[in-house]
Amino acid sequence: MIDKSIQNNANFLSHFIELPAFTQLQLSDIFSNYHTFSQNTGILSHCLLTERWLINCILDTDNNLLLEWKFPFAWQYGFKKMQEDLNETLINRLGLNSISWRYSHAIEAFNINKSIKSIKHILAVSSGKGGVGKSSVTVNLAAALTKQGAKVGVLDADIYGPSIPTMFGTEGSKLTSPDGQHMQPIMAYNIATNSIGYLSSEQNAMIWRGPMASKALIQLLEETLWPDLDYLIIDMPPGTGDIQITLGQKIPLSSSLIVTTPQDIALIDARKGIKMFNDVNVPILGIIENMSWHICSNCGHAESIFGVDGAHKLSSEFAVELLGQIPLHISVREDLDAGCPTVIAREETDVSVAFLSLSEKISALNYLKCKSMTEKHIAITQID
Ligand SMILES: Nc1ncnc2c1ncn2[C@@H]1O[C@H](COP(=O)(O)OP(=O)(O)OP(=O)(O)O)[C@@H](O)[C@H]1O
Repeated sequence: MIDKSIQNNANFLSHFIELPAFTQLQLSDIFSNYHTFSQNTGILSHCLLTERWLINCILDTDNNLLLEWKFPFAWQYGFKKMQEDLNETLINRLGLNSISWRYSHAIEAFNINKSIKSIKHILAVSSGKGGVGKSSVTVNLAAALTKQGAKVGVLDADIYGPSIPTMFGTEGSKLTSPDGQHMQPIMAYNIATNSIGYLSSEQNAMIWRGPMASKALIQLLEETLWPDLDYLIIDMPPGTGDIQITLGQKIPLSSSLIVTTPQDIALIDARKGIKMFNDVNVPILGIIENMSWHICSNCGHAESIFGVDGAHKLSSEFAVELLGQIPLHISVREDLDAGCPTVIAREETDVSVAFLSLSEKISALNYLKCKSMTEKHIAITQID
């Protein structure tokens, strides 16, 4: 049965490619039913053809098909998975000889801030409670987005314990200033970083409170000479106080991501964080559950030591997306202590795959959310 949306996709395809009608329908059917976010809504599958990310689709006389895509977000890893998942099905169902898959992206910016024009999207990583793995998620997510082909920066705004320099192996680096006013970021694994930890000792940072801390953090953001970045990820101070509210309101965030563990005590604080961001209209993209299960480094056995389904429940309670679940594994801690995120240090492991899937989902959903907010804003402005 070919439903109406598939028919629409096929009509769309027929505008710019010369393919037999049957082939067009088959293509539409396969892509429309491909649930890229399998355990969730499969939201991206609806857009694969309708959003015009497929820019070229050519069948030659020897039955070789070219599929050329251009995405407005970083999706190299998701694309590779889609290719692996669908290549054989397409060849068999369409009777093809071969398929050439071509990927490119041009990451779209929506909310350009005048003072930091070089940054397309600012993503804040927050947690209601300290110690849930916010900084560990930040650095591994940054590394994963870099692997998707994006240009990434990290701002360590965690005044209570700036750990990004240790995790990126840049501890002891000193910031330089070419003009006596701005700071040159410190590069680590092709990621531009700045941290309160490069500026002052941990003891000094700890005494910053309230307005003084928010002001210093905004200065750190605005006075760093960020290179052109697709994503700047901010490791926010943990908690749900004035500093977090001020930062959430003053920084032009594309999305905020809330890290929690499945433990009740962490979920209670994550709940507070979601409410706080909702109250002050900070856009929440979703929740990341860290330490979802423990993987034994000896036998590989997985055990849910902090409980199960916590983040799933939170996600349905607040209708926010569960963006991903990251296992608790000794390699995460060891690699960060050694200054090299697991995504870079051990590419093919379960932990790396979990972070790559997380980054793929974040980049796509961030794009879709920013686009829908921009469209709503334009519609409201037109009514006014
Ligand atoms: N998935 C994981 N597997 C193993 N160890 C982890 C994992 N996530 C975090 N850790 C370890 O837990 C400790 C706390 O993590 P991290 O510093 O990232 O938390 P945080 O939420 O940023 O803390 P704070 O709020 O104090 O800044 C670190 O030693 C880190 O290496």
